[in-house]
Amino acid sequence: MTTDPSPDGGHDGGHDEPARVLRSVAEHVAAVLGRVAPLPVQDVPLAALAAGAPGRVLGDDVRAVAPVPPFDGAAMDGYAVRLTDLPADGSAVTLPVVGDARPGAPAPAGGGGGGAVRIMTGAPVPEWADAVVPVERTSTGRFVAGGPTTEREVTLARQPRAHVRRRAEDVRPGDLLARAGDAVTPALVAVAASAGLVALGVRRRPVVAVLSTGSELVPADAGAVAPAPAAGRIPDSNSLLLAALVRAAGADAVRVGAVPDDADALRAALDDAVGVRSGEGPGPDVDLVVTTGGVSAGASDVVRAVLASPDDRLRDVDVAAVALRPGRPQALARWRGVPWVALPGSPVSAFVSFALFVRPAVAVLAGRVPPATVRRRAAGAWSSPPGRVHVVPVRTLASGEVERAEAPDGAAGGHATSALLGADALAVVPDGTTKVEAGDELDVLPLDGTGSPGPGSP
Ligand SMILES: Nc1nc2c(c(=O)[nH]1)N[C@H]1C(S)=C(S)[C@@H](COP(=O)(O)OP(=O)(O)OC[C@H]3O[C@@H](n4cnc5c(N)ncnc54)[C@H](O)[C@@H]3O)O[C@H]1N2
Ligand code: MOO
Repeated sequence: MTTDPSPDGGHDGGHDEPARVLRSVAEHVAAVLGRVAPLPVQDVPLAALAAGAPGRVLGDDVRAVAPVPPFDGAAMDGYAVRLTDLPADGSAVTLPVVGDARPGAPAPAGGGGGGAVRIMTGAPVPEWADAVVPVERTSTGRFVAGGPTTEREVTLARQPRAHVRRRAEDVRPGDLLARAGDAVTPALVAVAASAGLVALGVRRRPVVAVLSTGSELVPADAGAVAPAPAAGRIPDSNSLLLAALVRAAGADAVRVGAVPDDADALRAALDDAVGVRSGEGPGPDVDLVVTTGGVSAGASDVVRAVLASPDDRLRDVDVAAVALRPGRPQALARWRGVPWVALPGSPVSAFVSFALFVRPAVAVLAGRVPPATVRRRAAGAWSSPPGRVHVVPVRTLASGEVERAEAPDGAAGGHATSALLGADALAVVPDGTTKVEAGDELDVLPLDGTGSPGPGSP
């Protein structure tokens, strides 16, 4: 790795405005995370967890209330017997068939030893019995499904295994099944049901409102080709991008869409985003608002305009230039108390900023630990502009190394959105680096994943 020894590292050398100290990526992550906390815990029925979005996070430890299995049951179709009725040397004995045990019905009462009870897998074993001899090991040979059960006696012998699933051999009441902070998995839903639970205490799933700003935007769903956007106008891809990223991060997205570069329109859209509609009171809980665009220095930068003008609804404004490429202009605030993360509008900047700043915030809201970087070697060399952390879309090779993701036509410019198409991770190259060499170890942030099990309680 080639580094830049100039004292300009940490300053923004890449712009023609006067160089000034930029906020580090870590400081901006901390500023974002300082504004969010794990959401409250609510009891959600197991059926709703099974049917709903995956990956809910437990707010409480989960302990079994009932034993699994709940009773001693047959593990094979066959005959329930008392071992002392079968010769210890393994020779065969003929016993009268004294009853039937079926799944879903209590074991036949009485009977006692000296006989055999016809029993099907899953049926409770009679109290006096302590083993099941599989039917294929007996004179009966097999049961006919749905057929008569007429045999009056059966010849069988002691078997090496009892084929009885003992009450509570799997789970005992009070056993810890999962911890606060763990993700709800399909297996947990099933085991919890078996262990007598009907609901789990999970953190509320975060709801994130996303909206784009820019008078150049036309709704992407309107179609970019027909009708062709008027000159100078482009499809609003960012609100789709953010909504999909929010979902992938483990939250629900409310897509407000695009608003023009008009401060009052943005204020109204923010009210809409946080669920306040013309005096009707709070709407659905929104935990975070994410906007794109309008945060740089342009005359029509509407987010900056709203952040700069006094407003009762606006609090805790924090406008920052972050030592990050792409993704330098960033801002934070609260709108009607709801944390608002304002990302730059350039789609690659928005994508990178989401991965670095918003995905960790979603993880914290959900009760998870934010996704971590992993160490990967670079498969090839590339040059890196110094002065800011350079985030590079990469793809992971079968060897585990990463190579720079290139657009299908070979373009790999910092703002080529098509370079994102083949990327499965972002390489985070330190700000002093001018060249990444093949074999260099890099911090790489995988793009899938929602974070790891969290600490549970705040
Ligand atoms: N004089 C300066 N100009 C700029 C600076 C600066 O510091 N001084 N910073 C540059 C950097 S870095 C970035 S990044 C951009 C970010 O600017 P904004 O957040 O104000 O973004 P916009 O100007 O609104 O848009 C930038 C670019 O992205 C396109 N865009 C915006 N929204 C969408 C959307 N929803 N879907 C698709 N594409 C979108 C927009 O059309 C512009 O091309 O500012 C630099 N300028
Ligand atoms: O820093 Mo801007 O986000 O590169 O394009």
